[in-house]
Amino acid sequence: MDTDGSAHNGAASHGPARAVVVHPSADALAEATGARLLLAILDAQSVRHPVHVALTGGTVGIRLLERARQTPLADAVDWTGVHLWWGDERFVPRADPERNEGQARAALIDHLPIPAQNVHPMAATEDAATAEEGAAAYAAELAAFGSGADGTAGAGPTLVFDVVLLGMGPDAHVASLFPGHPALGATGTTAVAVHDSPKPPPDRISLTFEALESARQVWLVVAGAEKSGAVRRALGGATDVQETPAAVVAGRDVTLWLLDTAAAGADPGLV
Ligand SMILES: O=C(O)[C@H](O)[C@@H](O)[C@H](O)[C@H](O)COP(=O)(O)O
Repeated sequence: MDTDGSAHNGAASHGPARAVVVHPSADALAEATGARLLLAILDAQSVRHPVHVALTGGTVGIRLLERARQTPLADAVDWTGVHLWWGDERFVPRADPERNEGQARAALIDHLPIPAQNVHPMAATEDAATAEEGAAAYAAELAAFGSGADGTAGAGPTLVFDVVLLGMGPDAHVASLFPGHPALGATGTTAVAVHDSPKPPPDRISLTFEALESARQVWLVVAGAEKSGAVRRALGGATDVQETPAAVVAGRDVTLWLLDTAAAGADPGLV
């Protein structure tokens, strides 16, 4: 029986597993996911060095970082062996409160004994003249680590994230990849510029869809009744990535949906 409940005829299934976990509230979701992230890092550290995690912006995406900071597990992690990246970022000045980086630093990163060089923010407007330039720089940084520049002998051509955290919008967007938006179809690179984002601010940098899917584990962390329609579509069989990006994005090994009851809606299949 797959973790998504589908029964198999006994044939071994080596495809990625999908699991859905529903928590009673957004705060319970944030607390549990913060602890789950630290455990996932500890698990990965038992077999791999370094460990790479991509963070997300958004309400729950930041709140889970705050809760991670508050658990004793944070002290068990060897942060010298963890690299933190971003799935997307708003292309605004570094001090702008809209920056995912700034929110993540305040919530968790600035409280950790993590080397500065292990934290990899996407460009702010001080760092690049355009979002395109910032995206190219991020793709180059990812490639440098993927090529073993981080000392990982025999690393593959691109860096493999152990965990990619994603929020989801009511339109089923993930990172800054919005339905029907040109950036959603970007291929051959790991980072892309986004303009005219339907969610302000308009200019962003995002990992590409294929970069998100390079991850061993993709976690979609979603709370709120306003997301329940997109959740139902995504988990109900939608297959068109242009219409419902969240339905298609998957980790190589695990795709985990972490919901609160409001986002899970009344669908008994999700509880
Ligand atoms: O930079 C961003 O805006 C996020 O990465 C974005 O993908 C976010 O995670 C979702 O829009 C959910 O955001 P909320 O949890 O605030 O609804």
